[in-house]
Amino acid sequence: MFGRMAARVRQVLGKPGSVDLRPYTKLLTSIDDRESALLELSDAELTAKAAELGNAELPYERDDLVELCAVGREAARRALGERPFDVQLLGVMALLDGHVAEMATGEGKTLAGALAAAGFALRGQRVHVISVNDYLAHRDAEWMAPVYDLLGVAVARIGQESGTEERRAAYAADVTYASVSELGFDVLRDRLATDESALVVPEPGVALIDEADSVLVDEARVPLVLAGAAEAAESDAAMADLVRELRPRIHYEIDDEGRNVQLTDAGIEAVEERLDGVDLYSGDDPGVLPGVNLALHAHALLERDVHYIVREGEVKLVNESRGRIALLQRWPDGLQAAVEAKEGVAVSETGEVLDSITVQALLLRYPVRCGMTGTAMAVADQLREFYELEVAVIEPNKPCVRVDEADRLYATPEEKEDALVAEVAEVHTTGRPILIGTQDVAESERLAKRLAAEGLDCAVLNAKNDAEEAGVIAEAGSHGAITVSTQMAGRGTDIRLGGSDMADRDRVVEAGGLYVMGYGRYPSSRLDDQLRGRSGRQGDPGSSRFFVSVEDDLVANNAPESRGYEVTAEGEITDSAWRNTVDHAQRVAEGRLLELHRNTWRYSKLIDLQRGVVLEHRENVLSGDLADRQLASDRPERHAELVEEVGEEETARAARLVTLYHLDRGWTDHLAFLADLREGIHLRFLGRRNPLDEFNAEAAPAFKGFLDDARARAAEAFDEAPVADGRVDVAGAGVKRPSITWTYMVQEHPFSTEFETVVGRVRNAVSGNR
Ligand SMILES: Nc1ncnc2c1ncn2[C@@H]1O[C@H](COP(=O)(O)OP(=O)(O)OP(=O)(O)O)[C@@H](O)[C@H]1O
Repeated sequence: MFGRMAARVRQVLGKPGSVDLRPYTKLLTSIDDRESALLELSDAELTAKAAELGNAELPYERDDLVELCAVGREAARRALGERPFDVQLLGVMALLDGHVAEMATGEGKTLAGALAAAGFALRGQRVHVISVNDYLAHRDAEWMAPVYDLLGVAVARIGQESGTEERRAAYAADVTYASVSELGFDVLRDRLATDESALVVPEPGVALIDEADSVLVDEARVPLVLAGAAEAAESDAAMADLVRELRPRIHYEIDDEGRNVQLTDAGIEAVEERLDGVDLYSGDDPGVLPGVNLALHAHALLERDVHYIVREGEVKLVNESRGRIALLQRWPDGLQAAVEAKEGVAVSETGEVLDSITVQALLLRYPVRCGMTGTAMAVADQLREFYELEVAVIEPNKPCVRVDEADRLYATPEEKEDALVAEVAEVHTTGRPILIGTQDVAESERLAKRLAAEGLDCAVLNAKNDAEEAGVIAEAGSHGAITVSTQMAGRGTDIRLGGSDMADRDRVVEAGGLYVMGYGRYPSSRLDDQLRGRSGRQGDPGSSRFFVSVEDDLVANNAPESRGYEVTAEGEITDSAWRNTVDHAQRVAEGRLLELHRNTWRYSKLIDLQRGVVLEHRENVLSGDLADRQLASDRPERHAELVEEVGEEETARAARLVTLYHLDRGWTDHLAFLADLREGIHLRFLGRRNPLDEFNAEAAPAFKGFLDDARARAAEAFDEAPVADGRVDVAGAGVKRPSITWTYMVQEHPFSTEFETVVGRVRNAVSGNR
C-alpha cells in the first residue's frame, strides 16, 4: 500500500532534480478541448490562428500556450498525418521554457522540437535548430517543412556544401536547421570579414539543440578551428625515422588514456645522441624539441586505420567516436606534416590558426538555449553548471518494456568475443534482429570479419556517409538483420521492427524484438543507454546486454587494482563484486571526463575574455569609422594627404582594411604565443605548480597593449601604403590575408602535449576571405 503511494508521488513530482511537469500537464485537457474547433478551420485560417500568437512577447501566457499547442498539434496532424502525443506537447512546453527535454528514442523529438521552434519563431525569435551533423539538419528541415508552412513560419537549412549567399538566405529564415560545426565555422569566418556586407551570421537568438547531451557535454570541449594557409610545411622524414627507432616504456611513456606521450630520460639521451649531441632543453635549437614531440605524437599516439587512414597517397582523418572519414580535414599544422612524414606520403600545405571557438562558447552566445535528448538526467549537473539548463524528464508515450540484462563478464577480450559471437549465432537462428555497438571503427571491422568467418553476415556502419548509414540503420530491425556500429549518437534514425516499412513486424515481435549487444561498456553510462535505447521504442519488445572483459581499456585503466576471480570453463566471471568494479571503472572514467571538461573551460576563460575585447573592437572598426578617426589622429598629415589624393571614402576604406588586418594578424600571433606558452608550461612546470595559474599569470600581461600595438602597426602601414589608379594599394602596405582558409574540429586537452588527437571532421576549404 505504502509502496504504491510512494510510486504515485514520484510519478506526480517527476524525477528528483528534474523540472516539475505539473504546470504543463494541467494544460493538456484545455489543449484537447480546442481540438474540435480547430478541425473545422481551413488551412489558411489555421495559419492565421498561428499568426495571432505573434501579438505578444515571450514567455507564453497560459492561454496562448494552450492555443500554440493546439494549433501546432492540428498543423502536424494535417501536414504529416501524425497527431502529436500528449508527451510530445509536454516536450514542446518544456523547450519553450528553456529546458532540456529528456525523451526516449522514437518518442518523436523531431516533431516536438519543430513545434517549439515554431513557437519561438511566432514570437519573433530567430531560432537555430542545432543537430550533430548535416544529414540530420537536412532531413529534419525537409521533414518538418510542411508543418512550418501551415504555421506560417519560414524554415531553411545550412549544409557543408552551402555557398555564402545560400547561408545568408538560410539565416534570414525564422528557423534555421544546421549542424553545430557549420554554425561555428560561419561564426569564425565572420570574424575575418573586412566589410559589413560580407557578414553572414545574424545576432544569435534561440538555440534548440538536438542530441543535447552529445553536443553540450561530449563535444563541449571541442574547439572549432579556422586556419589559414601560410608556407608549405617541410617534411621531416628524418625525424619520423628517428622516432621509429624509439621503444615504448624505455624511450617514451604514454599516459593511461593514450592522450600524452613523453620522452623518458633514456629517450632524451637517445634522441640527443642521434642528433649529434644537440641539447633538447637548452633552447639553443628551438625548433628541434617541438619537432621531436610532433614526430613522437604521430608515431606513438596516432594509429593508422584507427585515427586516420591512408588513401590515394593522402592521410585522411577518421572521427574516432563516430567512425566517419572526413573529406578535407587535417590536424593542426605540424602534426599533419608529422603524420605525413611517418607514412611517407607527400606533405600537404600547412597553415596557422586564425581563430577558434569551443562548442560550449558557441552555444553560450545564444541568450536562449534549450534542447532534447534521450539521455539528459545523467548529465543534469553539468548542464546546470555549464549552461544553466534544467532537465525535464518526459515519460514515454507507451511504457518501455525492454529488458536490460546484466552484463556478461569475461577474463580476456578473446573470451568475451567468443561468447558474443556464440550468442549472435544462437540468437540469429531465431531471426531476431541484432544490433552490436562497438567502441571504434577498428573494433567494428574486426568483429565484422570474425562474424563473416562464422557465416554471420552483417552490415557495418563505419566510414560511409551519414545518409547511407541512415538507410542501413533504418533496416536494422528487419528479420534476421545483424548490424555493427560505433556510438549511436547522431545516427538519428528510428529502428522499426520488421524493417523500415514494418512489413515483417509481427514475425520480429514474435522473435522478441531488437536485441542490442554492447561489445564492451562505453566511457559513460549515458553512451551505454544511448545504445540500449535503440531497442524498445514506443513500447516495442526488446532486450539489451553488454559483454565486458576485465582487460577492456575502460576497466583496466580506471579500476586497475587486480583482484582474483573465478571463471567458468568459457572464461566467464560470475563473481558479482567484479560487476561493481566495472560500474566503478565507468564512474571513474566519467569523473575524469568531467574534470577534463572543467579544466578546458577554466583554461579557455581568459582567452575568451581577451577574444571578446578584440572582437568588440573589431566590430567597431567594421561597422563604423573608428579606424579612419584613429588614423586621422595618429597620422594627421598622411591622412590629409590621402584624402586629397583619393578622397575620403577610399581613405576610410584603406584605414579600415589596414586596421582590421593588424588586429587579425595580432590575434593570430597571440594565439600562437598562447599555444607555445601552454606547451612550455607543460614541460617546465609539470607536477610542480598549478599550470592554469601559471598560464594565466603569463597570458594576461602578454595581452596588455594588444589594441595599442595593432593600432601602431596600422599607422605604420598607412604611412607606407602606395597609391595607384586613385586607390590605396593596401596589399602594397603589407596587408596579406590568407589566400585559403579551412576549418576543422580538434579534441583539445590543455597542458598536454603540443597537439591533441584530432577528432576532426570534414570541412570545406574556402578560398579568399570566405
Ligand atoms: N505523434 C506521432 N504519431 C505517430 N508517429 C509519430 C508521432 N511523432 C513522431 N512519430 C514518428 O515516430 C518516429 C520517430 O520520430 P523521431 O525520429 O523524431 O524520434 P526521436 O525521438 O527523435 O528518436 P531518436 O532518439 O532516434 O532521434 C518517426 O518515424 C515519426 O514519424
